[in-house]
Amino acid sequence: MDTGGLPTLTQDDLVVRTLGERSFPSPLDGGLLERGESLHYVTEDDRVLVDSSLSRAVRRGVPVEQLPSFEPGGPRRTLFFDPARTRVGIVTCGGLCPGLNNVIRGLVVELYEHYGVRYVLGFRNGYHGLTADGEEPEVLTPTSVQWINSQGGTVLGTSRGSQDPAVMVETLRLRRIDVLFVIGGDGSLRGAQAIADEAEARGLPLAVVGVPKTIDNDIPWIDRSFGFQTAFGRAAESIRSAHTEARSTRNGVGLIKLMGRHSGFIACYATLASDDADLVLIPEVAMPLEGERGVLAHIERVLDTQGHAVVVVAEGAGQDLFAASTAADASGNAKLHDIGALLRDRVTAHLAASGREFSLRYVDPGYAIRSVPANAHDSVYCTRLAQAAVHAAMAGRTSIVAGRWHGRFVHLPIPLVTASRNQVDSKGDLWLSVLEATGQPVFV
Ligand SMILES: Nc1ncnc2c1ncn2[C@@H]1O[C@H](COP(=O)(O)OP(=O)(O)O)[C@@H](O)[C@H]1O
Ligand SMILES: O=P(O)(O)OC[C@H]1O[C@](O)(COP(=O)(O)O)[C@@H](O)[C@@H]1O
Repeated sequence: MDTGGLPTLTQDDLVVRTLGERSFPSPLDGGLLERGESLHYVTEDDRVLVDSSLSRAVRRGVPVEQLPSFEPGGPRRTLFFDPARTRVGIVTCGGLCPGLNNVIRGLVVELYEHYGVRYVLGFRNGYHGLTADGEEPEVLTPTSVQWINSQGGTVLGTSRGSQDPAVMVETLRLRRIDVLFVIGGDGSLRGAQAIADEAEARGLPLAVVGVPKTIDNDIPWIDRSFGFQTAFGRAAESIRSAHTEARSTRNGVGLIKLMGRHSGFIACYATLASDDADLVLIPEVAMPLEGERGVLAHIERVLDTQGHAVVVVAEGAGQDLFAASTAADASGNAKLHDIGALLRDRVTAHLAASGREFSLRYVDPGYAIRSVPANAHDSVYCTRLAQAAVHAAMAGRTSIVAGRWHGRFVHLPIPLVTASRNQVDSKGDLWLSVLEATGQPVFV
């Protein structure tokens, strides 16, 4: 994964908050292993280096504590929470992403089957479900979540909008919730941090553990977000169909708009997976339309040489081509201008003015893509993320997300993953691969 441009970390950025020192024996040995094998409980020695190239330094004898490293995910020998008494809440917030139901199912199954927790509530429609006006939460059991992984979306519902952390913590207190799992993106995780801070200020031993969700793959310090592989796989199918249409007509142009508010990962990966696109436009790279070195002239040249052209555009690309606006959605995220429609109109006008016969087909499969069930790879990943999140919470970790870094499950402080954004590095390997695969020029 291209994670170029991330800031340098110190160990202080990676310190994980824990609730304290209570010490219940983990039920995992008894629950999981019947024939005397012993489970590998995580210890401090398992720390995961932020920069794996530093493993050479460790081999040379530099103590791992002196190098920035993440706390490892996984089961602990002793727990903060007594599973038999622990009450758990789960909430999903923000936009849909393939795999949400897999994560919900994974949390419930791990809590019930491996830890013996017997009380799990699903809060409805995002953080709205934690307010006084929220719908009644749903009791979740392994039976009630048994088949949900075959469906896209989230069985709990989701929402955007702004909710008061004090009100949400009061709801959690009244329902005597000990652990809250938040499956959500950067906004939801900022909310999770606010809930954890409010609980701490009130002296409530509440564990708040996130599972990072972003179809755009824009959360930093994780190898890849769940659902992303499913999403770019589906997006590649859309590009392939648009390509088939385009090459079936004279001067056919296929224009596909994909999701990617600030980060063009879906567009880049789908392009590489289909290998059918001639031009990819992403938020991270400027795209002048006019002039010899602009997008319109390039499309014309592709039509001249090849007789058809396929253009992929991420929804956040080219926002500078519009008048500035302060419009925002209910969560405060900037509302994007419709770059797909602008390109459709400008390319149509440009080709019409050139006097050539052409046919442009515009497709916007974004919502259709993000609502599909997770593929096999993402399903595995969701289950394992959920297991890591449960291990972390039962051991009393709070204000963290469970993520995977260089193939290992780790605990990442929420402030770390909300402080920056993962974006395609315009000087990095991924973008270079896209330029090579499409043959598109560097526009500026
Ligand atoms: N800056 C913030 N501080 C606290 N809570 C936030 C913040 N931004 C968003 N939230 C909460 O998180 C929820 C989801 O945020 P949103 O940005 O819509 O999606 P995502 O979590 O996918 O980024 C919102 O309903 C809101 O309650
Ligand atoms: O669901 P909405 O409000 O139409 O928002 C669409 C946005 O949701 C996303 O799919 C995911 O965004 P979030 O991670 O903020 O939830 C973006 O790619 C897209 O810009």
